[in-house]
Amino acid sequence: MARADIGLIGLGTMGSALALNIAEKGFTVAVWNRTTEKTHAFVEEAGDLAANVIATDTLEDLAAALKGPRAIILMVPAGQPVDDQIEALDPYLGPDDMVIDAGNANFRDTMRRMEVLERPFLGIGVSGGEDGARHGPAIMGGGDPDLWARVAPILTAIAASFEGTPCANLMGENGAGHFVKAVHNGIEYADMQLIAEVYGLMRDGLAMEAPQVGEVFEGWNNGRLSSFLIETSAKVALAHDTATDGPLLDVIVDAAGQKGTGRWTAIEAQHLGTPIPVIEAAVAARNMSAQRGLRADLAATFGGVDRIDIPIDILEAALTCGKILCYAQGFDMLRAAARAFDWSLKPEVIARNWRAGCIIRSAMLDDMAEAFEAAPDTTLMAAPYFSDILSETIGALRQTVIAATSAGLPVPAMAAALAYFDTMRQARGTANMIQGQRDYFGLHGFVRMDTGDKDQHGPWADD
Ligand SMILES: NC(=O)C1=CN([C@@H]2O[C@H](COP(=O)(O)OP(=O)(O)OC[C@H]3O[C@@H](n4cnc5c(N)ncnc54)[C@H](OP(=O)(O)O)[C@@H]3O)[C@@H](O)[C@H]2O)C=CC1
Ligand SMILES: O=C(CO)[C@H](O)[C@H](O)COP(=O)(O)O
Repeated sequence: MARADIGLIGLGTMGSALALNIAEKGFTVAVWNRTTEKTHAFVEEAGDLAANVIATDTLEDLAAALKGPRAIILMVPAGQPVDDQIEALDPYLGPDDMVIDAGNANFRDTMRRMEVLERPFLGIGVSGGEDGARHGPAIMGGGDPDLWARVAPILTAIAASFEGTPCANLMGENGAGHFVKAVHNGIEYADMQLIAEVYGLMRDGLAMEAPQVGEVFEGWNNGRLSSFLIETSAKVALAHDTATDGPLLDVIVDAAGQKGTGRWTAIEAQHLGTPIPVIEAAVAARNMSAQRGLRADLAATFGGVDRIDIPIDILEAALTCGKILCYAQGFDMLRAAARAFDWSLKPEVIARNWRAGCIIRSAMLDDMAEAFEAAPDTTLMAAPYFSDILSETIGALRQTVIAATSAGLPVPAMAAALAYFDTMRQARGTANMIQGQRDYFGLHGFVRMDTGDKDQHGPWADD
């Protein structure tokens, strides 16, 4: 039997698409799945590509089918399944054989595995959904550069490419790849939430039907907002439901699912002390969306909302502004993580890696890559290209938030973006009051503006 170049475990949505992608690029892939019938069904459906696939029924057979030193991709649910799978594989592998977790692992799990496993281990984030995995995802690697080099020829061959440059790169050490993927997903949550809020304003504020919203999104996809998520949103809004002979969007339950990556991003931002309020608002909005019963009860108690009168191009500018602020927060968080975990994360490399293949790919990411190439340590808010767009669009964001909140229409992510902008461009903030309060009740001390003296206390009015 010809030996395979790489192994893959987990023939679900992502794993089967990745295996076909690998086979299509001329590599031989040996596959194994927990449910054996799926392995056989997968090969039967692989058509001509089956010639590059070796189906195996046991982990021993999988190991035997691979060239050494072996490399095996895991594409199974994050958490315990990854640990269980590594343990189950262990008896069949040699000390140089490498396991690559390509699922959406929590980066802390990846760091733990790298510490405790006595074998080569890489953690890679893969983005692009099923279609991306099949035809070219963005791949965010984390771990030892020598290990990355061992599989880079396969990973770069299967990845998306932007103007000839593969979107597969080593992001940094140990858990960096999975961390970058989590922040990618945090931005994904925020981008999706901002779009959903604009949809809500058009539906409830402007009384537009879903197909009209879809047409607006289609138009925006030809402009500055051009992105996979706007294109996706247009297709979702334009879809027709034959059962009701109306928009499919209108029959979808308004409760968003989530598997954890957005929440992890929000939690890690708190650990790092880095502000990502737009992403946090998006996670909270998904949580609120799940409380459908309570929302229905409170709607009955407090009544409905009003219509708004706002031009569509103002909504487009508001979305542009919110999106830039959300990306600025995501990249600032990546920089904070690089410092905290001693990773060599490079914002320009990350932005370039996200230009194609991944869910958040957008025209703007190329401009972001350029901005970071010129000034890697600068927030996007201060990069000349983006500060010009922010100056041009912040009025639209403000107008949109005012109109929405006046009418009682919820725009939590947009409002968070606006509050972030207003807070970050306020030279003299209001935390002097907080420092006074903290010193009053807890003798925590404050710093004087005039002298720079530290550990100052009162005297307060009742001292
Ligand atoms: N779907 C997406 O858009 C994306 C998903 N991901 C990540 O990729 C990973 C896989 O996701 P996806 O393909 O969507 O998931 P699916 O649910 O489609 O497939 C899961 C696969 O894992 C196997 N599996 C499940 N539990 C175990 C276990 N305990 N031990 C061994 N194998 C197991 C399943 O085998 P069986 O057939 O026996 O059930 C199946 O092959 C996840 O980490 C996910 O977060 C990353 C990017 C995008
Ligand atoms: O990683 C992904 C895209 O990049 C997956 O589709 C992930 O499942 C999305 O997250 P969630 O399920 O929480 O919406």
